[in-house]
Amino acid sequence: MSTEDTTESSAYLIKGADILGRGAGDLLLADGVIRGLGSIDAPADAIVLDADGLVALPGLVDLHTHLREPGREDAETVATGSAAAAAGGFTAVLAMANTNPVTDTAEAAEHIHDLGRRCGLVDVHPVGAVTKGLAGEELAELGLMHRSSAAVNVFSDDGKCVHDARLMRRALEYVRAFDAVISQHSQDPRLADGQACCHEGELSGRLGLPGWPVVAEEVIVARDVMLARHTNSRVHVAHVSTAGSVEVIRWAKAQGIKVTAEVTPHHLMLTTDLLATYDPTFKVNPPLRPNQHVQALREALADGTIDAVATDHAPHARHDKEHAFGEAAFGMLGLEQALQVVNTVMHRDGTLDWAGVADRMSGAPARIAGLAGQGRPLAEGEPANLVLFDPEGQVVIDGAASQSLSRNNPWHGRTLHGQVVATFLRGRATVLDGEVNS
Ligand SMILES: NC(=O)N[C@@H](CC(=O)O)C(=O)O
Ligand SMILES: [Zn+2]
Ligand SMILES: [Zn+2]
Repeated sequence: MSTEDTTESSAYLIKGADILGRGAGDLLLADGVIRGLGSIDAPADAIVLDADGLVALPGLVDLHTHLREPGREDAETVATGSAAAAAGGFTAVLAMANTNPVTDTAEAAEHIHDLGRRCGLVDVHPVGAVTKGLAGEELAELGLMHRSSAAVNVFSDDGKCVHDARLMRRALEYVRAFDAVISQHSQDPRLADGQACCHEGELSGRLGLPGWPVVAEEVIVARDVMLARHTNSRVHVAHVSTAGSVEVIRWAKAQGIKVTAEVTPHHLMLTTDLLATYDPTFKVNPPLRPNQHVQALREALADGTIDAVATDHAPHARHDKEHAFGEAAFGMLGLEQALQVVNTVMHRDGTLDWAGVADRMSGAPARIAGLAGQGRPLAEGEPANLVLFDPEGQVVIDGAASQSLSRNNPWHGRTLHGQVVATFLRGRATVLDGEVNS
């Protein structure tokens, strides 16, 4: 088997989609590629889909997904996470390394890659751990993971910060040889100690919850961009959450330092105020921040300082999440609502046009992760990876309808704009009429 889809799939003629907001046109998908674009007569064997009012975007790419397999198949599996991704319009996800066992060997990476291929709903690209067992002490087999059939290009100890500057330097030097990238969970463990469960500020004080300050993120971002400059290597800042981190990244990019960054849908929309509910659904790392940070993140995503939206989809079983706020696990779901959130907070007010959305959710993440067949423009001869999205209409999110095995969905009960109608992975409809085709 190869990543290239070998299953027979029908030809599809998508009629009258708004192609990246540039106006209505038809798209003919056949043999896994976009065969025609413009005004097309239906070939006899093609399934015709009326896409009037739908926008066509390249298939979304998530730089930051937790699939939980192996080890926590009660929270998510490659199959259920892939289904959630397809339902959200994704055609590729990067699966974080904090599984059990940790993805820190070539064999472990190949195993996850193979599970993804067997599901066939999205391309699953394992992220390799930076350090063995995420212990922060010894580098993992970065080169072997890269040279394996999983072709790992992104390395991260996500969930933990690579705190040792000497190890971070060595990791950056090492991956430079094959143009891979280190994705950092920027959280100084001394400034954000074991008790910290939310943003440190006036509200955390009032609620009596121990918080962690924005500077715990910012000092690591600042250190890492200097290490990236020193090593002339690529660092990626996972889930940026503060205005100060944005300032540092903006400065670093202006110096020509090879830094990229992502922001999550939840950090673009939700604020610290939700702490007042004491609902552990809203417990996440990095924590939800006050509104001025949310505004800075939106501006940075719009002007390209932040390159990509990444979900940090972090499923947790009920018995890990349903505790008092202080004891509950960190993390929330994100794959299924990411595009709706971006439409709601970034597109509808004109901040990001559809080409901008396509860049931040598909083109840029594919480039950062070095995925050749993803994030491509919608053009003739390109792989037929795309999503059809109905941008109009309001939807009240029902967390119980999720493809995910977990229910820690921060969007449950909220009103968002738009809906994914169909997703195509190399010409195969993984989602049609909003239903996943497993
Ligand atoms: N985001 C989270 O709050 N949790 C993530 C780890 C992480 O992304 O840091 C998880 O694995 O659950
Ligand atoms: Zn993280
Ligand atoms: Zn994460």
